[in-house]
Amino acid sequence: MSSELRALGWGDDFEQAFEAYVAPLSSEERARLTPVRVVGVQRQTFGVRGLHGEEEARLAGASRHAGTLTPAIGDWCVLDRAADGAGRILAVLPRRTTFARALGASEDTRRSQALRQQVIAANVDLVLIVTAPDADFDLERLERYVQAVQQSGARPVLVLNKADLHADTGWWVRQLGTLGPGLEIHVTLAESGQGLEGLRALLTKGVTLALIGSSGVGKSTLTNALLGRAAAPTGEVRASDQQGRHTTTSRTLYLVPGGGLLIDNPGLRDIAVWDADAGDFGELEALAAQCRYRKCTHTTEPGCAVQAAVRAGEVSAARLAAFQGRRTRR
Ligand SMILES: Nc1nc2c(ncn2[C@@H]2O[C@H](COP(=O)(O)OP(=O)(O)OP(=O)(O)O)[C@@H](O)[C@H]2O)c(=O)[nH]1
Ligand SMILES: [Zn+2]
Repeated sequence: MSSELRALGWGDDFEQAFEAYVAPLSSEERARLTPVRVVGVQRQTFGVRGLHGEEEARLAGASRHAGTLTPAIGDWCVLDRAADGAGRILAVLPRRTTFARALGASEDTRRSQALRQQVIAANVDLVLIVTAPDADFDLERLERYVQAVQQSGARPVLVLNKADLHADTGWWVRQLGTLGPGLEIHVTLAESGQGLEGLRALLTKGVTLALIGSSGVGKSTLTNALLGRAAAPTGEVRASDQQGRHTTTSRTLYLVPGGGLLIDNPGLRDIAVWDADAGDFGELEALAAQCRYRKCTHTTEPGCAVQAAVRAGEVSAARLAAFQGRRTRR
């Protein structure tokens, strides 16, 4: 297996899926297909990287219309490299891990697809949950982050940044220790680079890392330190379209010098925001979007989709109670 692809996160599971995809095809067709990883996502185009470096790709016509193919940052795809050089994405290989959120009422008015999910990032192996020993520190919220990461299939790693704010961070570290046995905890000082060796050690070849945590805890500073750059410029994937015009796609998956990959994208950053919006009740938010009345309280209203789901046994009464409690607390 190509060492170059391995460095991009390729593995036996993806290789098998790719082989299964190309197996029924003719050798001419097969020769045009290559695996690539999505390093940037835009409305119409995708930045992808494989054995031929970085390029811009589009969805193949059929899959675009079917709406079944929605590559996310980090996905491995089957790319058709046509003779004119413009790459077309034919398929998304099965994901190892999936960071998704259920779309809530405001975002998805397509009521028939209430449980539609938006994949924020795919094939992330490790997620650094970053916090700081200041007003941001909130164990309950950190616990929700840990759960969200575990649900995605990735491994959560706790990072207490801004260690310089206190002479002794022991108390905070012990608090983090209560979030679960075996959770790795790192103490860092992103600004001066202290404690970063431990994080770099996690970034072995092909490991994909993402950072989450609320605003101001130091995610950008950590990202820049790991990537070895001063500011946080958005990378660009350069390409030319069929007419020879120059186009660009912004890149948000980076190769880390020394090994590993790092995803730095707004969707993941917003976990703090969507945590506050939907909490762990994404499926209930989605059902609520189907209620007849926009301000439905999901108690006695006619046409309440939430109550209907409770009656159908799809949602437990306890879960609904938790959902209601959560909403009134805010
Ligand atoms: N004292 C101290 N300040 C730090 C440390 N790391 C980062 N900061 C500062 O904290 C502030 C916020 O850092 P950012 O890296 O922008 O935080 P962020 O998590 O990326 O924030 P958003 O971009 O809003 O999501 C900046 O002023 C940093 O200089 C640290 O280890 N110690
Ligand atoms: Zn309702």
